[in-house]
Amino acid sequence: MTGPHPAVAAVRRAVRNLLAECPGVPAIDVALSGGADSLALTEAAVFAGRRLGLPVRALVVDHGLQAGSARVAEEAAGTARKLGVDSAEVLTVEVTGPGGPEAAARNARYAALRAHHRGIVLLGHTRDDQAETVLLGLGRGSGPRSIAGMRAVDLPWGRPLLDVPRATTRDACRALGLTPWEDPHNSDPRYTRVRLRAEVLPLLEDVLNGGVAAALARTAAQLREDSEALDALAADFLARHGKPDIGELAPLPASLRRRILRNWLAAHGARDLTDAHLRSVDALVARWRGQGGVWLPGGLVVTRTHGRLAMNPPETRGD
Ligand SMILES: Nc1ncnc2c1ncn2[C@@H]1O[C@H](COP(=O)(O)OP(=O)(O)OP(=O)(O)O)[C@@H](O)[C@H]1O
Repeated sequence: MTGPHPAVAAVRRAVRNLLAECPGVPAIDVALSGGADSLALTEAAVFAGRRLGLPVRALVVDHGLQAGSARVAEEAAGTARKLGVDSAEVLTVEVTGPGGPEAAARNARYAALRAHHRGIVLLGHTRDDQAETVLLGLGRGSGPRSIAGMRAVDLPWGRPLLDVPRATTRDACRALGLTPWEDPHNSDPRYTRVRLRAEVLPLLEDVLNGGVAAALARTAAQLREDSEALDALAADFLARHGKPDIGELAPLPASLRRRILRNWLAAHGARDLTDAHLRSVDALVARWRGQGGVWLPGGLVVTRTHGRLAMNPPETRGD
């Protein structure tokens, strides 16, 4: 057979297409876990780097959470070197901080990658990861922003494989003679995502005669367009109004009003907001008369004074 295996070619094409959207990128970093997705991605990044004359580096994060994690990380870095990366580094992180161990590990990982990146950081999320994110969001009643899934380009992050099925990265690894590392978490049924992957999605594929992952990824893409349009309108409103003016906010469609409020709260340091918090702040806007306040996580309070929303204590301290 001439040319690469079709799965290898598909992964390379996806990487090439994404890089074509980011002209002028100075270097390619690949976030490599050692799993099939990021291994196939590393091979494709090396291929693209040679063509474009860009240095390619593999970054492997060792969370130190499982026995032997240092060895797994070193092995992944070694495989990347064999694949021809210019360099491969293991970043050792300490996993502490809020949330469960999964969330803390993810935060530590992204922070380490962000601190070390030199150019675009390619991540190996596939179409199946996107489908799972969308389905989880739907099942949890999330808003359009979560159901919109992950963005392919969100610099410094690049996710070239969002349209590539996971099976393709497995096939690519097999064709390249690579043995991916199997994360034991990926078969642990205590994780919601694992059960969704192993039990729910196959059932849906069966009931709907296939194509579910692709359909969910399309839903995500449509919602992303809508969500980005709302974000642009919200940013424009906030740029014009600074502190939200209740008279201007109240008549807006609820979806836009809540987006403005969410962005304004986030810009003032509000974190871990639930829909209930947002609804309470929105209710402050709906109340035309009187005063009141809404308590948010971290000791922040939103008040309405003189027809405007204000945030305490940061605003009263700062200005
Ligand atoms: N230990 C690691 N070191 C470097 N990169 C990693 C590591 N783990 C995951 N990644 C990168 O993140 C991609 C997605 O991995 P995974 O789906 O396990 O992450 P996740 O925890 O679900 O993250 P996310 O919140 O971004 O979905 C991998 O393909 C790889 O590019």
